[in-house]
Amino acid sequence: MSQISGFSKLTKLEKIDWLATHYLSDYPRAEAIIKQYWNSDEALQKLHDEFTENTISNYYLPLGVAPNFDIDGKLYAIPMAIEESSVIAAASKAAKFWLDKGGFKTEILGTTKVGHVHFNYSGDSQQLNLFFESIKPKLFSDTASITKNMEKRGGGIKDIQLIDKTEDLENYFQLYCTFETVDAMGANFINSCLEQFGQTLEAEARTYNNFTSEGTFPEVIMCILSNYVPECLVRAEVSCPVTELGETKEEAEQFVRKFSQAIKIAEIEPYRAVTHNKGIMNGIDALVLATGNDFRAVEAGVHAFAAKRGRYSSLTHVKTENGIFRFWIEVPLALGTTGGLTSLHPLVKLSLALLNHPSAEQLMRLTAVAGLAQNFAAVNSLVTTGIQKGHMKMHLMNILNQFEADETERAKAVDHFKTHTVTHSEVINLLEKMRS
Ligand SMILES: CC(C)(COP(=O)([O-])OP(=O)([O-])OC[C@H]1O[C@@H](n2cnc3c(N)ncnc32)[C@H](O)[C@@H]1OP(=O)([O-])[O-])[C@@H](O)C(=O)NCCC(=O)NCCSC(=O)C[C@@](C)(O)CC(=O)[O-]
Ligand SMILES: NC(=O)C1=CN([C@@H]2O[C@H](COP(=O)(O)OP(=O)(O)OC[C@H]3O[C@@H](n4cnc5c(N)ncnc54)[C@H](O)[C@@H]3O)[C@@H](O)[C@H]2O)C=CC1
Repeated sequence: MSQISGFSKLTKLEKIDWLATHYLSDYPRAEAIIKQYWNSDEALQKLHDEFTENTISNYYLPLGVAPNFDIDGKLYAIPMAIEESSVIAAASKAAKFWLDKGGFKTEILGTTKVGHVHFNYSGDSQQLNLFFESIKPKLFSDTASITKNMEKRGGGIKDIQLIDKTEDLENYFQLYCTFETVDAMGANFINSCLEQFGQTLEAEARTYNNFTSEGTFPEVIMCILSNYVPECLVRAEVSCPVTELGETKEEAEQFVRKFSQAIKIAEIEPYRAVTHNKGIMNGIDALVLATGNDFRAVEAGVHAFAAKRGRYSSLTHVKTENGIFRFWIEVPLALGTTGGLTSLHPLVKLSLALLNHPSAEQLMRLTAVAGLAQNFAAVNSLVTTGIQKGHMKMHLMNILNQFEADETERAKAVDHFKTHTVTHSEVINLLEKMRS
């Protein structure tokens, strides 16, 4: 293992050569494997190389599709980039299930995004209030060149407030700023505005008489958007008469009872809520990735939202009233259909085309539905067959590939597991029997 200075300045081939020599010398065909994943189209490969830094190769994830989603009366085939077996099958099954029951209905509850100028100030807070009110118009006018085009689209800065946080942290204040970024996720737009606010705040403070005489000035610590966006919120729902949820009245009622209890458990038990929400994120992340959005931002914001009452809880909820079963999700999603990778990555462009070029709001709706559908499928399995039956059926190919099963062995295994439950050890036993 070696240190290196100037790695970033090496060419791609030099980087690979250095890694092969210093880290992968015992790894057979390391260089060949890295190159095997290069795209033969040089321009396309260069595009991918330039998405990030120190690129040596491409990392594939499968891109699949879950068809039959009726969302607000329109049919969608949802693109999903995900490596985990049974996720796309589960989403597809849930979509098909709700297709003849009215489909999914969605509602945008807000699109406001948030950012802060975090700063220190040790003087009189009344003075700071007066100062803030006096410079507020300048905070807007100094960002006019940044916000001009966004305002033409109907977006821009919504509000700026001064918040005193000194009860939580000595000398800590913030400018709490809200934004509308239309079809962009908005991180770069918001950060540009915030950095200008920070500069204006410090520059104006230097000439503000009351600070000059007291000798206390605000000191900007940092300017950054927040990925916690509880007011950029979307709701998705399915509903149907209870009687449609089983072959008989008893079966339907038992399903609703067990399903509802499973959701209530996730509402009050954080251990369960984390797994429950992981299942929801199976659907959300897969669509977020397929559409070139920032899944780290979405993940961080969603989990903070799930803990907003001080205890981590379920993102989905259920209610049965007057014989009608309702199941819904409310989830914060700051997504973009312009900017970022959305107009660069050919498969992202294709995924957006598949969804008929949605606006950011439309993509929020579709993504919430992907999460809700995924959760419905997982909890449906959990309270009926158990998760392993369906999941392991899909995972079978991975286990067979792991043990390098040939075509005949694969066909026999698929046939065998039509009537047996797949487990890792059962697959090994079967392969051993076939091979002995
Ligand atoms: C796996 C299924 C769907 C099987 O379910 P099944 O009833 O055996 O499926 P089926 O063969 O009867 O087919 C019914 C439909 O399911 C879909 N489907 C079925 N098979 C495929 C396939 N190969 N490829 C694509 N789609 C498939 C497809 O829509 C198909 O309709 P069709 O296309 O025939 O008209 C079901 O058991 C299920 O939904 N299981 C849940 C799986 C799941 O949630 N997986 C996520 C991984 S586990 C996890 O990470 C999260 C978790 C579970 O811990 C979260 C939590 O705890 O809440
Ligand atoms: N904490 C975080 O989440 C951070 C995320 N990022 C990254 O920032 C990127 C997203 O930033 P963005 O500002 O969204 O992307 P971006 O920098 O590519 O900007 C999008 C731009 O598109 C233009 N635009 C054209 N048509 C528009 C329309 N209809 N609506 C809105 N804008 C339109 C606007 O000028 C807008 O500023 C992502 O790649 C993300 O990973 C960057 C810093 C921090």
